[in-house]
Amino acid sequence: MAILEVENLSKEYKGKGKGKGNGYQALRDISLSVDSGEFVAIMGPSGSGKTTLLNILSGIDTEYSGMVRIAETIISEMTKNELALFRRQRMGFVFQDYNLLDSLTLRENVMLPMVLDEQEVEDINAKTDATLLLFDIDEVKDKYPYTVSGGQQQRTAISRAIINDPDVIFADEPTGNLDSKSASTVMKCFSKLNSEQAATIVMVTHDPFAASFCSRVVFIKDGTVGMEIAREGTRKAFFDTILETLAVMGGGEDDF
Ligand SMILES: Nc1ncnc2c1ncn2[C@@H]1O[C@H](COP(=O)(O)OP(=O)(O)OP(=O)(O)O)[C@@H](O)[C@H]1O
Repeated sequence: MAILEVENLSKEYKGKGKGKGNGYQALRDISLSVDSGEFVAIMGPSGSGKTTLLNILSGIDTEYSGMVRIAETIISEMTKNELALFRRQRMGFVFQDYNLLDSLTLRENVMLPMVLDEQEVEDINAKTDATLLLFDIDEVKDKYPYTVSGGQQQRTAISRAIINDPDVIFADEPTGNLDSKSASTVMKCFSKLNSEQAATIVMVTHDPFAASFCSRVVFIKDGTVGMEIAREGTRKAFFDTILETLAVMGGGEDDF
């Protein structure tokens, strides 16, 4: 069953110049569906509309036409307040620059969504500690974000994103600031989350290596879905297929 469904999504950034129709059409008539438990990458050349799409799917941007549904809720019909609550309780977010609060320890950062939700203290402690263990950051849990590595910060951000059992996790270039070893560890965390907990993950990335951990890659070009490929064999084989597809789509890695 599709947990995320998009129908006829279009987005025009209003032009700064004079007259009507002076805007920029960033997305054109996109329809897309993501099944529960899928791990999907969105790739495409710079300026193709990936971040615009992710911002709409995740409820950050509400100025668009078309329908976006998550689970049973049509988020394109929600008020700002309803959407804010829905985002906090039903979505998880992972950003390129981690977005952790420097004044809180890693453990406190992870538990924050449960604290904001006023859940039981015992549940908060148990869930937080289990999640820190799952992603192998329990040994540094009492440190502050600026004193640990980028990979540890990103694993903390992933822990925070899943602590409330969201319907879907949105990740925007989660390996963008990481060296290849940390990127690999972080992608293995996403994979584990997907395979062991059936988490649904939608990730924007330029990185074919990161995308090769997914079950499907959706390629965006000029604001529309250009092509989709599904993983069939090993991660390495999928990595090669992604590279070939990028070449066919007319964008080398330099364009991404
Ligand atoms: N606030 C804005 N106002 C006007 N145009 C915008 C705005 N944000 C993005 N755009 C334009 O919309 C298009 C899509 O931008 P978007 O950031 O979604 O692309 P992207 O695929 O995420 O690019 P990148 O890979 O470089 O991050 C680009 O041409 C961009 O210049």
